[in-house]
Amino acid sequence: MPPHLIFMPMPDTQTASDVFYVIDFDSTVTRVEGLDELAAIALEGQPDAAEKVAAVRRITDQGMDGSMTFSESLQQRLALLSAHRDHLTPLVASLHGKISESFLRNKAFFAQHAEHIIVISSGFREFVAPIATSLGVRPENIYANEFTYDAEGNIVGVDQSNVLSENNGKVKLLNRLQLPGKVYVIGDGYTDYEIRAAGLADKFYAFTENVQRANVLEKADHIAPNLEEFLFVNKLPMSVSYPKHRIKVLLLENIHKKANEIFQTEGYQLEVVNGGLDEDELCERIRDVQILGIRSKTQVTARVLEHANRLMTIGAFCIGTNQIDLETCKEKGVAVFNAPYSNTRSVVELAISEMIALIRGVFPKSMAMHQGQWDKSAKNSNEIRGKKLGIIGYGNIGAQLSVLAEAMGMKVYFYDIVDRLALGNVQKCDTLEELLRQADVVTLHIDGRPENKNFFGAHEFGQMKDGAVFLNLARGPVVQIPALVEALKSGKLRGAGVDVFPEEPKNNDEPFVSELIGLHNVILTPHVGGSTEEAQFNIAEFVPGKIIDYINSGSTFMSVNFPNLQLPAFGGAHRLLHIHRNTPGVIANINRVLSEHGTNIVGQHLKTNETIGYVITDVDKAYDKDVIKALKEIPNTIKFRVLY
Ligand SMILES: NC(=O)c1ccc[n+]([C@@H]2O[C@H](COP(=O)([O-])OP(=O)(O)OC[C@H]3O[C@@H](n4cnc5c(N)ncnc54)[C@H](O)[C@@H]3O)[C@@H](O)[C@H]2O)c1
Ligand SMILES: O=C(O)CC[C@@H](O)C(=O)O
Repeated sequence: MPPHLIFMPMPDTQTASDVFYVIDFDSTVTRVEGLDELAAIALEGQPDAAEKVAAVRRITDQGMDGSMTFSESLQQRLALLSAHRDHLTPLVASLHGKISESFLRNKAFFAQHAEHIIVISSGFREFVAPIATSLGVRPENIYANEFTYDAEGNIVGVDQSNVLSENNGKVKLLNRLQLPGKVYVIGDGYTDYEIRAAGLADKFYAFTENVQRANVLEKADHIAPNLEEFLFVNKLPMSVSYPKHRIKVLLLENIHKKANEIFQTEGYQLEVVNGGLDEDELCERIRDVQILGIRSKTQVTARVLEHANRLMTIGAFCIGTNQIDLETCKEKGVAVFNAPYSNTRSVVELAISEMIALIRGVFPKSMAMHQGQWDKSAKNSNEIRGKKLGIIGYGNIGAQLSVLAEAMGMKVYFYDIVDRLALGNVQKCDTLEELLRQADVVTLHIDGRPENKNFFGAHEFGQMKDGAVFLNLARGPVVQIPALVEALKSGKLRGAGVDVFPEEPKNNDEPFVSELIGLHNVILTPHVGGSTEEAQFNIAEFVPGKIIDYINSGSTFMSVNFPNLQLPAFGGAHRLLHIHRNTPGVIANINRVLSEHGTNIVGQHLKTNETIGYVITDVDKAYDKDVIKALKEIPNTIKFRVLY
C-alpha cells in the first residue's frame, strides 16, 4: 500500500470518539460539476459546443446516479471534452464563484476541524485542490483524480494508477485509508452512498443544496439541504445560531403568494393551506410550526396555543387581531405582528363607493333592470355632496375616509373613545348620540376588541336620522344583525352596506347564511374591504418583513402584543434574547448571571409591558457557554434564544 494512502491524523488531538468528515466535491462543495464546467470552457465557440456540453452533463448524471459505471462515464466525458491545460486556470476562477453558499458561510467549521475533514472526489485535483484549500481543507486531506496530458498540453486521459479512476474508487480509497474513528460522508452522488453501503462509513448525508437524486435520497441516513443541517445535527460550529431551513411557516387563508416568495427566499420551510382551519385542525397542524400566518378567519385560541410547542411568532395578514388570543400569546412568548396600514385605502374606497351607491339607489335600480324594468326617475336619488358623514372610530381608516369624503364635499363628523386629532374641517362629537342624530351616512370603523361586541343595536339605530344610510366594514360582531334588519325593514334606514358578519363562512365553498339576504337596498360583500390586489400584495410584503426582522434580530418594532424594541445591528457580538414575566428582579438576575460567568456586555436593551419584559443583551462572541443554561433557568423566564 502506498504510504500516502494511510491517513495520518494529528496524534495529539486524536481520541477514540473522533469523527472523520468525508466530503464529496462536485455539486457538493461547488454548485456545479467540474467536468461540465470544463466542457463549457473548452468547447466555447465550437459549432457543436451546446450538444457536446449537454452530452457531458448527461453522462455526468448517469455516472452520479449509478446508471453508468464511473470509469465508463469518465472515459466518455474526457473524449468529448477536447480540453487543454490552459483551460484549467479559467475553470478554477469560474469554480471560485460557484462554491456552495452554505460552505462559504461555514468556513469556521473547516478551520476548527481541519485535521478530520477529508475531501474525496472523483473529479480532478487540478481544480478540486485550489477550491477546497480556499475553504481551509488541508492539501494532504484532498484525494482526487489527476489528468494526463500529451506533449502539447492537451488533456488526454486520467492517471490510471489513481484508485479513484476505477469503478468503486471511493470505496477502495476509504478501505485503504483506515480512518481511525467514525466516518460521516456528505455528498450528492450514488458513489458517496456506496461508501456507507460498503460498511466504511457510519452515516451518509445526502446533500441537496444543489441537486437532488431520488435514488440517493432514498438511501441516505439523513438529508441535508445545506451544510448547516449537517453541522446542526452533529452539534458542530455553524455560522448561524439556527439553520433557517428548520424554521417552518404555516400560511392559511389565501395569503398573497408574495409572502410565500419572501419566506422561501429567506430559506424557511413553507406549508400553505388555501382556506382556514377550524380549531381542531389547527391544533394538529400547528405542533411543529414556528411561524403562523393567518387573516381574519382563523381563531388562534388558548387551546390552539397549547398545541403550538414551537411557535415563535404569528403574522396577522390584515389589520384586525381580535381573532388571536393576544394575552395567551404574551404568556407564551409569541410575538404577534399585523399590517396596520396596508389595506386602509382599499376599505376607504369601498366605503365611499357604497355610500354613493346607496344614496343613489344604484343596486335596486340595477336589480330591476336585470328583470327588464326601466325606472328612469330621480326619486330617492341624491348626491353625497353636502351630506353629513358620521364616522365612528377615527383611527387609520376613519381618518383617511374623512379626508376623501371632505374632498367630495361632505360635512364630516367623528366619534372616538380616544382623543383623536381632527383632520381638515372634520368635527369631533363628544358623544355617539351627537353624531347619530345628525349624520346622513353613519359608518363604523372601530376595532373588534371584545368590549365592542354588540356595540351597535336597536338603541343606536333608533337615534339615527330617518332615511339615513348605515355602513359596517369593520367587524361583524359589533353590530346586532336583528336590530339592523328591523331598522331596514321598518324603513328607518334607507339602505346599508355590510362587508363583515358575526358568522362568516370558513372558505369559499361554505354557504353564506344571514337575515340580511334579500333586503331592499342592502349591499352585501364577502369581507372584501381590504381584498384588493394592491392591498394583499402590500400586506404580503409588510408582515413577512416584520417577522423576519424579529427572527433575525429580535426586533419587535410594531408588534401588537410585545414591548416594542427597534434594535441596532449586532455585528461582531452574540445577541441574547430573554422574554420573561414582568415581575421585579428579573433584569437584576440576568445581569448577575452574566457577571458570574464573566460575560462582557456590549449593549443592553429592556422594554416591558404590563405582562412581559423583553431584554436584549449583546455580548462579546467569546463567552462561557454555560451562561446560556443559567439564563434559561432564571425564574419567570418565558422564552430565551441566542442569535449570531
Ligand atoms: N372589511 C375589511 O376587510 C377590513 C379591512 C381592514 C380593516 N378592517 C377593520 O376596520 C377596523 C378599523 O381599522 P383601523 O385600521 O382604522 O383601526 P384603528 O385601530 O386605527 O382605529 C380604530 C379606532 O376605533 C376607535 N374605537 C374603538 N372602539 C371604539 C368605540 N367603542 N367607540 C368609538 N371608537 C372606538 C379606536 O379608539 C380607534 O381610534 C378594524 O376593526 C379592522 O379590523 C376591516
Ligand atoms: O383579509 C382579511 O381576512 C381581513 C381584512 C380586514 O378585516 C382586516 O382586519 O384587515
